[in-house]
Amino acid sequence: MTGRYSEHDHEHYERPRRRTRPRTKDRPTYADAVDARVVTVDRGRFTLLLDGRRVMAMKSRPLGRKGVVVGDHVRVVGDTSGADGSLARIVEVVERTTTLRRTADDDDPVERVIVSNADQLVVVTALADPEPRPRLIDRALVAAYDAGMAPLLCLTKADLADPETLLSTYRSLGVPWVVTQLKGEGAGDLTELRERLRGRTSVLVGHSGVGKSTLVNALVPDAGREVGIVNAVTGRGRHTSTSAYLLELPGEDGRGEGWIIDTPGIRSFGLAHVQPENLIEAFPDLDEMTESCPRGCTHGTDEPECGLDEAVEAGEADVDRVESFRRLLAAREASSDW
Ligand SMILES: Nc1nc2c(ncn2[C@@H]2O[C@H](COP(=O)(O)OP(=O)(O)OP(=O)(O)O)[C@@H](O)[C@H]2O)c(=O)[nH]1
Ligand SMILES: [Zn+2]
Repeated sequence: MTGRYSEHDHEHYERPRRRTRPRTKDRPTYADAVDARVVTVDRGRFTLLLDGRRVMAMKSRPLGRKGVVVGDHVRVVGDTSGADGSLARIVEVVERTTTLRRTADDDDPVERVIVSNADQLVVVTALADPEPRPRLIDRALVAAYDAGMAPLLCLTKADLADPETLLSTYRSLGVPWVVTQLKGEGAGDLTELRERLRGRTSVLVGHSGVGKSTLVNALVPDAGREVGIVNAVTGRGRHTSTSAYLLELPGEDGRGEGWIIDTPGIRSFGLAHVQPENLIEAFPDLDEMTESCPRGCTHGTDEPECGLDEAVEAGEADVDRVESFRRLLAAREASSDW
């Protein structure tokens, strides 16, 4: 505790508060709580997956204002039977491994966690109809790198256009990619994508019309039915969800082989919270070249004496890679559509 409270710290002078609630250390430890994972959130009600059953739950008081998001591993007490009308209580959120965040808008400094505990961000983009929008792809990549998530480009509608033009833009960044085709002749082979998804929790993002629903339904044939059941319980009564939604990927032997989180509601990535320092950490080879940068250098194009320029001049850095990194850096400040 040394050094934590200076004599100027107002907490030091704080009057003893009357304690109407138990202190943290006196709170029950919920030894009887059980583990569950948050599948979706709807108006303060959480659908959890607990031992293979769907259980409705609400937050308990001790959690206070702490958010609970899709993907969270939680501990629950109360009625965990999952029976009609039953409601369990979430008493603890297990520490998150990753958080995908957005600012509500580029001018809004409030960060919001969209989903947690995902290790891969799948950017779903159609190769045509609608035309790819590289700027949106860049912004999604920035969000992924900032969150410490591995990015994956999933290029859909391969029957309509060749992926080469788009891929040339991302090659120097080393972003992995797969193409899919779910319409037309020879449609339906998702082997490569499944391989990329196996054993991980992947968030799927993409703007309207790129074929994300088609893809989710092909990966999880039960998806529509499952979302429908939950909506029936929550009274939403629709067969689509507007909240992020966690689905287990069925494996060949019937056992789950990974998780996907569909995000039908996400139409924009505010990136105002992303710090250049966090972005460049996703590129260790470039990061290494910024050690001699002036203090506060953002490593952008107009920075004087940026180590990246020196490295390019000295032939130690790949020009395309530096330029691509700088394009991402600039995309951070672009308008927040999508
Ligand atoms: N040509 C072609 N069309 C496809 C393919 N995959 C999906 N589509 C079509 O693209 C359109 C949009 O697909 P959706 O799956 O509804 O797209 P989405 O991304 O979920 O869009 P929203 O529901 O608006 O969020 C539909 O008409 C699909 O049939 C494909 O591989 N090739
Ligand atoms: Zn720099």
